[in-house]
Amino acid sequence: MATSMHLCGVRTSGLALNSKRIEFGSKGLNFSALVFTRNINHPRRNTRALRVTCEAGRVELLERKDSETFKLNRSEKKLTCVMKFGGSSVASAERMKQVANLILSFPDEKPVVVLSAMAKTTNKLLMAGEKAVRCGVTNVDTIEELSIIKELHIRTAHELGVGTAVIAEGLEQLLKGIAMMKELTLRTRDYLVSFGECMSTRLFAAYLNKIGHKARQYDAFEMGIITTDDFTNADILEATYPAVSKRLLGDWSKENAVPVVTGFLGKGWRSCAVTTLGRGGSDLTATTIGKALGLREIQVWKDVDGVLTCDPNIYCGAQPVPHLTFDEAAELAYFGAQVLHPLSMRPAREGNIPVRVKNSYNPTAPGTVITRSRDMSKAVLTSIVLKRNVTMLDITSTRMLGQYGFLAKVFSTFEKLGISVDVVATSEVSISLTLDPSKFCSKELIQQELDHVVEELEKIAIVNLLQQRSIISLIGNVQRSSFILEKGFRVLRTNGINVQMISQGASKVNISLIVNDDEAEHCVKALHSAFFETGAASESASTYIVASS
Ligand SMILES: Nc1ncnc2c1ncn2[C@@H]1O[C@H](COP(=O)(O)OP(=O)(O)O)[C@@H](O)[C@H]1O
Ligand SMILES: N[C@@H](CC(=O)OP(=O)(O)O)C(=O)O
Repeated sequence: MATSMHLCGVRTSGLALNSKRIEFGSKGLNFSALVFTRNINHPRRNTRALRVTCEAGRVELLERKDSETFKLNRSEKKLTCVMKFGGSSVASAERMKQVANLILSFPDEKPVVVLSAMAKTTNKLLMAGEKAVRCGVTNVDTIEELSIIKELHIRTAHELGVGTAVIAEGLEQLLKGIAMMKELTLRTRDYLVSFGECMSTRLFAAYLNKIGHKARQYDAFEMGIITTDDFTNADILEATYPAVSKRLLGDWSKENAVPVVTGFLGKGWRSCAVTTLGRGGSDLTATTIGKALGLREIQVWKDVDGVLTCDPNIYCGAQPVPHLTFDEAAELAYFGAQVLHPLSMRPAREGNIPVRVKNSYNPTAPGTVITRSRDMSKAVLTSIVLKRNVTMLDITSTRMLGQYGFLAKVFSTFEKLGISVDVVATSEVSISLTLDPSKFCSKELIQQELDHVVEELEKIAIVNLLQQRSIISLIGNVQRSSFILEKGFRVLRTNGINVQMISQGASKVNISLIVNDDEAEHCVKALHSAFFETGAASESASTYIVASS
């Protein structure tokens, strides 16, 4: 019955089994191997898996299990989730240590860690860039923001007990280059802000290694995140998914070192230059990696207890929302809830990977889980979102009723000018719509661009431009729109607020109301109080609705 087999030229004997498949753990004479075997005398019996190790020719049997059991154990070694920590979560050495402890407190998780720049660093880098344009090469080292950034990162390195070599020296050189050129192009802006994420990830990976937890730092632009060349607002390209998967899984299979990846950054496919994914883009990096690797879960760790019923900066009584669908979260993010990047839900939805929004300052809070679907039977309103400083256009056709092609002409004007429209309401001869100035190409050009839009549209219509408006988006179960509108309008009437436009999008999760900027915060508070506080939160408010409808 006894048979023998050869592993890498090392003869092993005494294993009464027939080798079916061998997987090697490392190279050379010293190796470990998984041997999947079947007993040749009892071929119908379960495949067995043996973990063997060989040192200097001596093979030792470590484990022998049914291959199913073994698979379970082996899967522990697979990357399981993405953990993304935003700037507020890695704001200091103390915070980085807490984040490291938090990661280590989930021994069953093998995460890919995605980090943003340390809090406020991105804004300070941009400010330093703006100052460099004006201050002259010799004065670059007097830029206050440069000193603050350097001081923060050097102090953090000292407090973490890691070397300061990870602090990018190139930053000062770059600022001198900007000072010399006297201009800050979008491409240079992206390169400039990339220093933030490059430094935070190097510090954190060095700290994990220092405390004995093997980690490996990755710059997203060297790791396969491939984007369009739209600097400051680049879009992820499909080629990213196989590239990221190949790189991360390939490295992981060689060495189980926690990948620590820069959020927010990519590499333009034509320019090969560093690009950024728009402010808050690290969320999108996290969901992209989650989809690329087909992971079980994507966690985004913030400084709030999940997605809240409204912006806590507007109203401190905002409460966490336990469950959202990808559609609700996408709509919420698109219409201005700063908590998630507007495009971050797309990869998660495509890969059907749950996203969990958690609080790194309060890890035991349940947070918000975002999935493809949820029980909507009791849901009414989920969250109220405010987007300020939007521009509204009332466009009335100069032609008579029954003319076709009016809408097409209006929208082709926006297409031609490359301006995106947010909310639309139409009648046969008029259109009201909103434009988001933050999406215009430059703040200085906003008025110029708006004048140009009006000029173009006036060729076919009478145009009324209304600025300083806000969009209040009511995110929730639009199947109950009559109830939401009835209750919402009652609140607004009581508060003397006039709604200037209303739109219920095809998404079925959003009703948008346009009001004046100076009334908007008050509206949000009043609506929040009516929907989430009088009687109960949204879910239980539906009990009242069901009973009263
Ligand atoms: N509906 C909302 N729910 C939760 N947070 C919100 C909401 N609207 C705005 N915020 C703001 O978003 C912040 C979290 O987003 P962000 O600053 O991007 O986090 P991080 O930098 O940690 O990724 C919160 O501190 C909060 O002030
Ligand atoms: N640091 C970038 C990217 C980012 O995602 O940051 P945060 O996760 O802190 O929002 C920014 O400030 O936009």
